Amino acid sequence: MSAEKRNAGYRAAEEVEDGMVVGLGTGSTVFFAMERLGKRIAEDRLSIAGVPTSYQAAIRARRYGIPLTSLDEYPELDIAIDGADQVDPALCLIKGRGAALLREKCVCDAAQRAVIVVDGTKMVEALNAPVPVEVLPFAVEAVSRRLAALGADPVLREAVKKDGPVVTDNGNFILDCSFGTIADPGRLETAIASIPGTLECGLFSAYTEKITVIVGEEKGCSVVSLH
Ligand SMILES: O=C[C@H](O)[C@H](O)[C@H](O)COP(=O)(O)O
Repeated sequence: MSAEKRNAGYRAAEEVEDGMVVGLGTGSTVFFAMERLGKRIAEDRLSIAGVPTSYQAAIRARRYGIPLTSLDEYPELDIAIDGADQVDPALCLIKGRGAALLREKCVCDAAQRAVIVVDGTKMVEALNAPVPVEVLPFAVEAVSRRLAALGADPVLREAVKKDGPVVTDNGNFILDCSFGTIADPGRLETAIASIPGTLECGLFSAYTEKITVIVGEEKGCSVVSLH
């Protein structure tokens, strides 16, 4: 599995050109892209700046020697590199296993291009994984009821090395919402976004035109886009 991830990540790093400002996604696959970018900075004198989507991304980027900046400094980014949990044939995504979906969506929205790095297991015929929803703690019960009315069975995400709920980098909770097979991701995303107290959800259906998916294989990778 990690050979596939590495191949996808390394290939994505080749999409980055000198002088670019790069959105740095979160997760195990994008780490490989960061590792390769760090090498290009050290060996080829590539000059870039990265906007991290999480504390985890910032820590990794520093480790690999990638200079960091912010979305305030650069509200428009040249490219974003990120992972995904599921990708459908229309290039709609589910993201947020690592609870970084809110900043990831801000960065994806700000980027001219989004390069999504995955292994083949993430490519599905229809999205059906639980959709993470970032929720204001104050409104968690009310939002839960509204999500249930949309057909989900929301589960408050529990922390692993801490008692109680996961608290995101933005101080919020995550509700994991299973909707079964999602027939219309755009419609569901809009419905979730309309619930007060919802910050964002892990459905990414509005960026299909600017997304390139790099699917890592054991040897090499394949590239999928709508154009
Ligand atoms: O919140 C986490 C992100 O959306 C990740 O990009 C996504 O979960 C994929 O992570 P990984 O590459 O580790 O499977």
